[in-house]
Amino acid sequence: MKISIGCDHIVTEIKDYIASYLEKKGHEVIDHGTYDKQRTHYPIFGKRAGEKVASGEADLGVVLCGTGVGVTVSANKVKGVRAALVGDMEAARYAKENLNANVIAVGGRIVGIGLIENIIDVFLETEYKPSKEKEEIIKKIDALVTNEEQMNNDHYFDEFLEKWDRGEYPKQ
Ligand SMILES: O=C(CO)[C@@H](O)[C@@H](O)[C@H](O)COP(=O)(O)O
Repeated sequence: MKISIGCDHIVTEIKDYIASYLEKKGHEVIDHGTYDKQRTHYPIFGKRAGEKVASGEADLGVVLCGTGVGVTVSANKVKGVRAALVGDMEAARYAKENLNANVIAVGGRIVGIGLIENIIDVFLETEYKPSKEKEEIIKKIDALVTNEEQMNNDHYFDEFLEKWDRGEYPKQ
């Protein structure tokens, strides 16, 4: 697979380690930096890594910052990106299986390196399991980025809440 990867200066060495880890497993890594410890801004790298996934140049993305929060928020502002910030393997599996997440994010200062490896392995190996409901909700979530009409609309997701109330969502 082609993996787009990015980080801020807080976790450069972890990103470098993960890039090598992925390459050793036979993946092609597109490394968007940052490349050293010089202070920089996490949204730059969340955006860059996310854009390569959204454009189809990469299959999936991995983004890291100290907490994982900043890169996740910025990657998620790229149209077509569904970035999941996780700290365990189960959340990584869930993100791919149910939301077809295309970027996985971790806090390099929060999660140990062994667990980061496991999280990435699970994320890459898990298949999205499509269903009509998942497709509908993913489509609607994706449209949030371009659909300004939904701003300040507290009822944007009402149709899904109503389906839930009617018991129309099968248990995962
Ligand atoms: O988690 C994050 C961002 O969500 C961190 O990577 C980030 O806040 C860095 O700590 C910023 O670096 P600095 O300004 O040098 O402290």
